[in-house]
Amino acid sequence: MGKLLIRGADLMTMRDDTFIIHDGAIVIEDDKFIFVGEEKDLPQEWEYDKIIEAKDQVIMPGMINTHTHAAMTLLRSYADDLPLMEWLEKRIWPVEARLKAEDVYWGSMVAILEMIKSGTTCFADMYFYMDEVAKAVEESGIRGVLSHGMIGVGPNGEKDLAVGRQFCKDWEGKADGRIRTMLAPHAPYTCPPDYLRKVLEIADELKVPIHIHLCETETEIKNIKEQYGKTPIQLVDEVGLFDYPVLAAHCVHLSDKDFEILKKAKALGIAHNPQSNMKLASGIAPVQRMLNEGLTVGIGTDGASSNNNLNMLEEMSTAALLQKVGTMDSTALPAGECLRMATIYGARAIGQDAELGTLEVGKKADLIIFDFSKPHLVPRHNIMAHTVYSAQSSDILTVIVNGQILMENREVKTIDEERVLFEAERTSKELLRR
Ligand SMILES: CSC[C@H]1O[C@@H](n2cnc3c(O)ncnc32)[C@H](O)[C@@H]1O
Ligand SMILES: [Zn+2]
Repeated sequence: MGKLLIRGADLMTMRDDTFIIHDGAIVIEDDKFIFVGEEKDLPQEWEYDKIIEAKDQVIMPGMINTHTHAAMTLLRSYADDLPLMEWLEKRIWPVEARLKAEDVYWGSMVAILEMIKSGTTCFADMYFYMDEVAKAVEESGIRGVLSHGMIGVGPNGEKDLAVGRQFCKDWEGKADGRIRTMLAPHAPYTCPPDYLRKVLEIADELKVPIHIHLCETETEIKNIKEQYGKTPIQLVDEVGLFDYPVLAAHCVHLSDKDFEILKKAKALGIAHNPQSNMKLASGIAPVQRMLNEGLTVGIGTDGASSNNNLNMLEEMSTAALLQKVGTMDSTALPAGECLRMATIYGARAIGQDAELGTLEVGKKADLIIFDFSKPHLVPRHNIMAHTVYSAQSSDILTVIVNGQILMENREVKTIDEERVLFEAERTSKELLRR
């Protein structure tokens, strides 16, 4: 691959020193940025294989969805308006028990299509039949941090340990480094301490992080306290979880003591899922306090069955609005901070901030380009606020991952869109009939 030049755009780099660059240019060679700056500073002698003219357009790093169950697109709008445990136990788990590998492939493909079209370039996924998710990531060109979900209670606990371990061995670093892996014990209420200890032994062996649901609902806190006499955070801390890199989804209900534990964790990322937390009426995560206290917080959508889409633009604006109303403080979680959560903080939460999350020379070339010549993006007082509060996914023209153009002028180049929609519809119907 030669050099790709994108010029004429405003850049939101997400770097602390030069957050916004006007009349900017970006040059990509192979999978990396080799120039990010003002167009006037481009080296004169460089020649390009392709030039994208991006006047009236805005470029930012690709968004990182830090918590998904991609194939749950198949269950979109299948079970709505329920609390978490009733939703899981009565509606979702019975159907998931009938899942086949092929379902997960098409469910993940349609999820990836939706994510690319709404500006996500990397997603952290926890589900079943993860070889299929990995294949979908490999073929589509997106980036994924993938993990086999393990349920310690019930008949598959031991098998899940073996499958999760083998998945990491098979896929870590594959697809030109776009696939990274984690181990995923589902939650403290499905993975008791002895089981978690076994997961940590594998994490020790393979040096991969842990992806887990933590402190999502009041019911979870109450049940764990009744069973063990401590909060879920205190429980998993005693098992040694926070001696390992952890990506913790939710963390909605935290005590002061929990905060102290989290602040001491070795490498913790929290995935905040505001729409899922609202829809399941789980509560409002104390995100502004987490950030104030130095915790790393990314944004996630959770699965499409509790959201009901995978749109990170919506998730950013919901995160901002929810913190404001939750704290009764309109200065809480401003737009710039939401953008960081969706990019560089998300990269930190998955342990990849050295490679992802900013437009910066030497980093992996993952970016998205917005068309700002739209009525709802005029006048251009503040491009950060526009991106969080006004932009829509249809404004995203171009998506690049690892230097490869996945979507150009809204045409996804790596996926047969019509086929994926057809197969996802077909497999979801078959799954529900099975
Ligand atoms: C073991 S694979 C993942 C497992 O998690 C379930 N799930 C989806 N959304 C949530 C959520 O918000 N909290 C807890 N568990 C969730 C999914 O259906 C799979 O069974
Ligand atoms: Zn989840």
